[in-house]
Amino acid sequence: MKRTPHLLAIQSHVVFGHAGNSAAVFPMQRVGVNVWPLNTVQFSNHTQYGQWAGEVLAPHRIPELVEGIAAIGELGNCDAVLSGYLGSAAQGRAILSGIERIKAANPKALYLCDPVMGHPEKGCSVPAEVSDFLLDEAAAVADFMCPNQLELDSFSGRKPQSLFDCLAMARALLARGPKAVLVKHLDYPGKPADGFEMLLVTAEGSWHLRRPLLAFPRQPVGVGDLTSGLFLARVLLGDSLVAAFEFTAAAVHEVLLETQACASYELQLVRAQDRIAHPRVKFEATPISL
Ligand SMILES: Nc1ncnc2c1ncn2[C@@H]1O[C@H](COP(=O)(O)OP(=O)(O)O)[C@@H](O)[C@H]1O
Ligand SMILES: Cc1ncc(COP(=O)(O)O)c(C=O)c1O
Ligand SMILES: [Mg+2]
Repeated sequence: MKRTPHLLAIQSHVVFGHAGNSAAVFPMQRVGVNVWPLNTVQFSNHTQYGQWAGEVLAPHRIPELVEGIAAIGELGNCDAVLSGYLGSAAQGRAILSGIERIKAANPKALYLCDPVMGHPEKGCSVPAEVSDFLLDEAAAVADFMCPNQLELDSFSGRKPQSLFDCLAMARALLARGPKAVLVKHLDYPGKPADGFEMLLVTAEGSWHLRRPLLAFPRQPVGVGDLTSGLFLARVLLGDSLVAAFEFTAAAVHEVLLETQACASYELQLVRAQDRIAHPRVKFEATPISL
């Protein structure tokens, strides 16, 4: 029987609704991965509500928890680590020290870094030390990086002028070390208004994918976290990077369709669970080059 992969997911937890681990853990489990959630914050709700209660995990707790798993002899079973929103560069460095420990126990373990920087226009952004940490330190260790356009712009220090410019920016990030860069959400002058576009860039090639853009009265939160989590889960389950990319686009689209149908602000993960596991839609990734 094929072994079920294990994945350590280090990001936020919200008690109500879906963001961070609260957006990614259940979908990753639903597609067939054992998830070890390590919650960097526990908030009542995601921060786009403008108010929340809760607390942040002190950075030194992260290596402590990893060490606890090592102490029961399970760390070598960790096949991958996912990291999301970081409260500080110190928290990021604590995650990297945990990853070093995991890679020592299992050299094949993969690391996906979602370089969450928030949406400046939604009043949510991270300190400059965090974006510097992501570019200068995390990119060198990460196997996969999954920025959205704003995050890619921040890494590049500029906005793109075209789709090919986005590709050049993603390739510049790839050159810093990751095996693949997945741009979860493209935006560039001339992008067709009715589409939602993504990009996958590896040393072997690059692929572009378009799916329909859905209208929401208020943009849902946690979509990026869902995207990164499903991509890594499918890679662990044996998909090629392109297959994992196409699967992720389809499964996330299914969640958004259900969310839209329910007129819900929060992602409808439970209602969409069968379609997360078996999306009815398929979007093809097409090769693209400079
Ligand atoms: N097909 C779609 N139609 C409309 N909006 C979408 C679609 N797919 C994703 N979105 C929205 O686009 C935004 C950007 O998502 P993305 O950049 O991938 O991640 P993040 O959630 O990290 O910002 C999100 O607010 C999401 O709700
Ligand atoms: C607690 C928390 N974690 C993570 C996120 C990131 O969510 P997204 O996937 O939309 O970038 C947010 C966004 O507001 C949040 O409030
Ligand atoms: Mg995000």
